[in-house]
Parts: sequence; C-alpha cells; structure tokens
Amino acid sequence: MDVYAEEEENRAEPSGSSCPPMKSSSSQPRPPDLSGAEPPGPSCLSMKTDVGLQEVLEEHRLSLRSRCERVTEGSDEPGSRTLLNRIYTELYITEGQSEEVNTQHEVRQLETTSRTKRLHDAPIRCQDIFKASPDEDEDTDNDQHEDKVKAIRVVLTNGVAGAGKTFSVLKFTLDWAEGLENQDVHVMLLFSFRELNLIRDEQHSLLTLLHVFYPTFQKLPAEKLAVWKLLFIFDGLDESRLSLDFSSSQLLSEVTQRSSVQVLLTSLIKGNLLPSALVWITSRPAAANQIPPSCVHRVTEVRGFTDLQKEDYFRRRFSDEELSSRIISHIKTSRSLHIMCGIPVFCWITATVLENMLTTEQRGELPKTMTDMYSHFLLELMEADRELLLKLGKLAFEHLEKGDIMFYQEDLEQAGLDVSEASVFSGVCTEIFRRECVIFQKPVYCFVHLSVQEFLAAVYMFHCFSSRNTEVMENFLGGDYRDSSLENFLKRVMKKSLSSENGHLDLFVRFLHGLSVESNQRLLGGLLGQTQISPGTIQRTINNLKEMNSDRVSPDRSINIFHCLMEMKDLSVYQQVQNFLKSENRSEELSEIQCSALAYMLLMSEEVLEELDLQKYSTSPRGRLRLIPAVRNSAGPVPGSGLSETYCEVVSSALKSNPSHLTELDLSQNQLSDSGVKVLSSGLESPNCRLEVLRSVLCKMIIMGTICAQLSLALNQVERNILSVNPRKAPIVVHVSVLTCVLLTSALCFYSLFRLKFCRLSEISCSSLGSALKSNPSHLTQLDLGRNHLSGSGMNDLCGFLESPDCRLEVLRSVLCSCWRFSVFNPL
Ligand SMILES: Nc1ncnc2c1ncn2[C@@H]1O[C@H](COP(=O)(O)OP(=O)(O)OP(=O)(O)O)[C@@H](O)[C@H]1O
Repeated sequence: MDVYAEEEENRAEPSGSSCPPMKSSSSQPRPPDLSGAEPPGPSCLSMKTDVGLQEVLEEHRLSLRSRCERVTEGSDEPGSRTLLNRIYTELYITEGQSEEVNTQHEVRQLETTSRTKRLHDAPIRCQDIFKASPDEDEDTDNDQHEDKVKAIRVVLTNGVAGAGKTFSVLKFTLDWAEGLENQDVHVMLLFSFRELNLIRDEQHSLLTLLHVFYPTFQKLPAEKLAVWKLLFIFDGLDESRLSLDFSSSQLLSEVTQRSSVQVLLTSLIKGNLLPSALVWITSRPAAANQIPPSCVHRVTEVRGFTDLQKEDYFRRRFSDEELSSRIISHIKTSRSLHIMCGIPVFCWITATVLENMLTTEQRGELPKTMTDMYSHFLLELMEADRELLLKLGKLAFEHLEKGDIMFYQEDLEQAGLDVSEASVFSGVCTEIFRRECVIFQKPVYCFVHLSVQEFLAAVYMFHCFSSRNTEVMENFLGGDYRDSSLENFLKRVMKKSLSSENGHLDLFVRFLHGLSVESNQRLLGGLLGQTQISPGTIQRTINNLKEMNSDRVSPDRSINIFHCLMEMKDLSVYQQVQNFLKSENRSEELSEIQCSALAYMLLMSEEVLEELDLQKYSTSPRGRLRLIPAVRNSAGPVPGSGLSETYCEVVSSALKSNPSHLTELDLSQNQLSDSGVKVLSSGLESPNCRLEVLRSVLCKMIIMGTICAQLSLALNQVERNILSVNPRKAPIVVHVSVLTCVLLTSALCFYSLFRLKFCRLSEISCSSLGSALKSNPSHLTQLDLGRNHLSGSGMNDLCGFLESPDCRLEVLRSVLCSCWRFSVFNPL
C-alpha cells in the first residue's frame, strides 16, 4: 500500500521541524566554479568556464538527482518509489561515537544508548559534516583547532542497521544536486560498497573506476580531477567484501595508475591519491574499525530518531492526524516498542503494521511486544507462500550465525530458493526481502532489516523444533541435543545465546521466546508447525528464565533474560522492581533476575544517576554483578569493591561509551588480575573516557611487564583525553596506595601530583619509581610519600631523582615516613 499516494508530489518539502538544535548552514545555492583555479565564490560561473565541462557536470548533477530523489521502502515494485523529500525526517546525528558498539549487538546497543539525556553529545546536521563546528570556529587563537578545522577531509559515519545512514547519504547528495547545500563541492560521487564488491577482482585506475560508475565522466580530462573539489561517498562499509589493508605500502598517487579497487580506496582515504578530495564513509559499527582512526578526521554517528523525531516521522507519514496520534500513543504505552522506534526502519515496520490494523476492521489487541509486531508484519505476508517463507527463514537462520547480511544468488540457491522464479521477488515477499539491483545486473539481496532476518530465523528455528528436524537442531545446539520439551529447548538456546560474545543471538532468542506465547502461536500457527504448548510449559519456561544462572556471563548479556520475560508477557519481575524503586525501603533482598531488571531500568532511566552504590542493594554477589551495567548511567564515583574481571569489562565499556558519565573510579580494596587490568586499560584509552579521579587505595594489581606498560599508556591517554576536552581542566589525580608491584611507572611523568601515601613501597617499587621519575621528571611538582617505610637499594634511585637537575618537585610530603637513608633528602 502506498501510504503517500494521497499527497501530491510537487508538494514535497525538506523536513525537519522537530530536530534537536543543529549547526547552521551557511551554504547558499550556487553553481561551482569550474576553472579550478580559484576558490569558489559568488561569481562562479565565470567567463573562463569551459562550456563542455559545464555540461558534463550538469548532466552528472541531474543524474545524481534522479538517482536520489526517489527511494524504495519495502516493496521494489515499479511505481512504489517515493519522493525522498516527502518522507525524510530529520535524523539525530552526533559527533563522536560509542566505541562499545563494536562488540555489542546492534539492538542491544541501541537500548543502552537510548536514554534521551545525552549530556556530552554535539548534534550535527548531516549536511554539515565537513564543516568546522561553531566552537572550533570561535576558538581562532588556538592553532590546534585551526588545524583540525582544515583537516576535516575524511568523515566516518557510524550507525546501527536501519538507523538511516543510506537515507542521510541520499539526502546529502540530493541537497547538493538540487543546489541547496555544500555548493563549494564541484563534484559529488556516490558509491555503495555492495556495488564495489562486484568489481573487487578487477584492476582499475581511479579514472576508469569513475567511468564504470559514471559514464558521463568519460568526456572528462584526467587533470580536472586534481583541481576540482571532489567529494567521494562510500556507503555501507559493513557490506564490503573488499579487504582494505591500510598497513600495505602499496599506494597510488596518480588518477591514471591502475591497481586493485582495494588499493584505490586505501590510497584515496589515506590522502595519497587526490589529497584534497573529501571522503565520506558510512558503516555499521562492527565494521567501522576497518578504517584506522588516524585516517579519520571526524567521526559522526547516526543515532536514528529522538523521541520528537519519532513523532515527526509518524505525522509526516500519515496525513490522517488521528491515525498518527493513535499510533504514537500506542507506542508510548510499550517501553520496548518505544525504544525500538528509535531505529527508523522499525518505525516503518510499526507504521505498516499499525496502519493496517487501525484502518481495516481488524479487532483484537494491538501488538505490545517486538515479537507481536513482527508476527503481525509477517502475517500480512503469510498468504504469500508458507514454503517460501520457510526457505527464507532457513536462509536467514543459516546466515545469522555467520553474521552475513548480504546474499548473492549462490546463497539463495543453496537455501533452495529459485531466484529465477518471479514469484519469489515480486508481490508481498519483496516486503521482507529486498532485491538490490546493481550495476552489471548482478543482484544482491538482503532482508530489509537485520531484525527481520533474526525474526525469520527464529520462526524457522521454531518450525524445526515443532517438526523435530533433529539435524538442524543438533547442528545448532550440539550433538547431545535430544528430542526435548519446549522449555528445555528454549533453555538450551538461551544458554547458547548468553555465551555469544557480541550478542548476535540476543534478538533471535527474544523472538523465539515471544513466539511460544499463545497469541503469536495463533497468529503464525501455520508457519510454526503444530506444537502443544500448555500453560504449564509456559510457566516452567518463565520460571527457568527467572532462575537462570548466568555464571561467567557478562551482566550485559544477562539483561537479555529479562527481555525474554517481557517478550513472554510476564511482567511480574518488571512490576516487582517498579514497586521496589517506588518504595523507600531498599533492604529487600533482590534476586538475580530482579537485579538484571533493575540494571536495565536504571540504564534506561532518563536521568543520569549521581552515584550508583552497588553496595546499597541487598543481593547475592551474582546479583550484584548483574547490576553493573547500570554503571553506564552513573556519574560516579563507582566503587569496585570485591568485583572481578567482569566488573572491569563493564567499567571499561562505561568508560568507552558515549557519553561516558564516569568521572571518578574507585578500585580500592580490589585484587585485579592481568586480564582485568588489560580490559580496564582499553576503557581508559578510549577517547570517550572522562575520568578525573582514580582511586586505588589497597588495590592490589598483580601486574607484570607488558600489562604494566599498557596501564601506564592508558593513563597517559586519560590525561590527553581530559586535556583535549578542556585544556584548562586540572589533570587527573591518581590516589595510589599499596601497589604490590609498581605500575604506572612511565605514566608517572604525566602527573603533577602523585600520592603514594600509606604505600608499603617495596624495594623494587622504590627503584622503579625512582627510575621512572628520573627518566621524565618534568611534570611532577608534588610527591606524597607519607606514612611509608622506605628502605633498601631502591631508595638510591628515588634519591637520584630528587638530586637530578630536572627535578621540578615543589612539595614533598613525607609525614611519618620512616626512611633508612633520610639524610639523602637533605639536598632538597
Ligand atoms: N531520515 C529518515 N526519514 C524517514 N525514514 C527513514 C529515515 N532514515 C531511515 N528511514 C527508514 O528506515 C529505512 C532504513 O534506512 P537506511 O537504509 O537509511 O538505514 P541504514 O542505516 O543505511 O541501514 P543498513 O545499515 O541496514 O544499511 C529506510 O528504508 C526508511 O524506511
């Protein structure tokens, strides 16, 4: 159904009334100067402009415009394309990114970042990504900033599946082609990695590559490429099957030099080829690390829609105001639906389902959970062909484990799908499986959204369970899997999903639980197969979830157990925790599942928690572990008492997340292992880390060699992060006591104040401390050795530092410091 059919095409207007405050755009419609000899100015259409070239450019502009002005949603039947400007809703895009996303499942990541209160984010208009931000502009006397302003040449934009990256690329290009934005750019060139994949085995020069994708440019002399301001867009790095090797020394500098597409791209990104060309790359987060940070001058993140933008989306989509209001208020009644609508593609699924339900005479409850929503979505397609949907389910499932989201003809054939059969890709089925027509007529396929793939995979898995397809079940759950009850089957899948490092089965297992619910069984019965599910089975499954022991499972993963309960429509835990939060009495002992629910609710809380005192809650040690994810929504100080490596992981991810609210970290009274410290170090190294105080009183770090160096480096990084945010901010204060071995040695030199109070500094410690200080003593102005018992030859090194001419020490505290060689302090 074409929801926009009533609107007239020529009423299309750019959108964007409810966007967060954005940076202003100064671009005025203005044709580019083609001479290439001077910067573009108002009188760009100068007399010396080459008329032939002008024509080439005009042709290019028009062809880009017609490529971008209409978009396909769902069905790609002829006539189903819609004007982009009519449906485009402003997206929430920020500078910076959450590093954590690299290891997290995309939907989970969305949940952890869905809090509306994002303190440190700077929203940026997609059209402004190559422009200096206003504060950088203002700070003219800062050379560093000026450098940065000049250097925004490569922009990397991250965003989870369906967040709107491709839509923003299209809008960006369309606005240029229509003369509205970025008119200083002479030529914009749009490529998608899925297209580039098709020529990955070919040899090209940049010029011939352009000719392949933009035949108009065959009329173009090569030298023009070097003088014009070009902007290359590469959309969908995650879909790339090229292997980009940035460490390779094979680089090109001439537009006529031939090489592999990989080398062409790396040369362009590194700036060896066309050093003044701008490059924009978009990617899902997990693939973004293919581009080394040193090559990227600005990172932005498409975060989908804010709450206001969600509403704007539905209002733009439906001319019937009553309908959009009903949809919006329904979504607001379900927390998980509301969160999911932060992803534009989910808004589209929701709009499709709810519009259909509300405008036809369908009775019955509106979908409340994600599984409900997807079941209804699939229901509309069911008439298609049960067998076909199951084959798509098989394809979805088999590729889910591998992490594949793009499929080629061969993949389809393997799943038993006959690609030549027109029925497969026409009619309703195209709603869920989009055929991407690309150059050379080689089609590439994908599901319209990763979550649709996960849903179909779950449907297929359920079907295999019902039809006792032991081969598939054993392959997935292990050879020891025997015909088993539904509750045991779900328990096995849950455990398997919990052991996944990146949570790639999280949504799948949620859907699987949701499918066992009576209402969804009724809806999709024909597909799921015949299974007798008694209320007793459902209750036992719910009990299993509540009692699930998640030893050695990351607390982040454990939250998914709570989501499964919600998908099964068991709200008991949710309500208990709601009551707990409302009541004044916090002495009630919380179960593990309640802790996961509490962590989730604290995480989702719109308010950043001033301080999260994990000790405040009465629960078991395992329960306490499950609370840790809430650390991400806490401004600290975060106590780490008695916590393990898992703690380090969560704290580390809290330090990496954007925005990171942690400003103080207390590692006191902990015993941290090598691997724990390593994990923690990666958090400290993150550019998002905003730590100001690190306490480690009585913290025993069993750190040797390389780990020690790693922590040192990480702490240096913290220093840099803080300085880069605010040069006037006081440097980090590290309170260190009893360090069983000396770490931080090289880090020491970055601190102006170092407290070693109450340290039982061993001989080795003293020695390392001394040599570290000696090697780079210039920053340290205060040293507190109070209440230490210093002895042995290590003292020589320490004293050596004190005596050295580089020593800048102004204050040395040594209250109650008993020192065998106290006399050597005399020189001070
Ligand atoms: N700004 C927007 N306004 C309206 N609808 C949007 C917008 N952005 C995205 N959508 C909807 O979401 C769908 C997916 O968006 P898009 O293809 O841009 O996502 P993506 O981030 O590129 O995802 P993927 O990583 O899966 O390629 C679109 O087909 C459209 O229905």
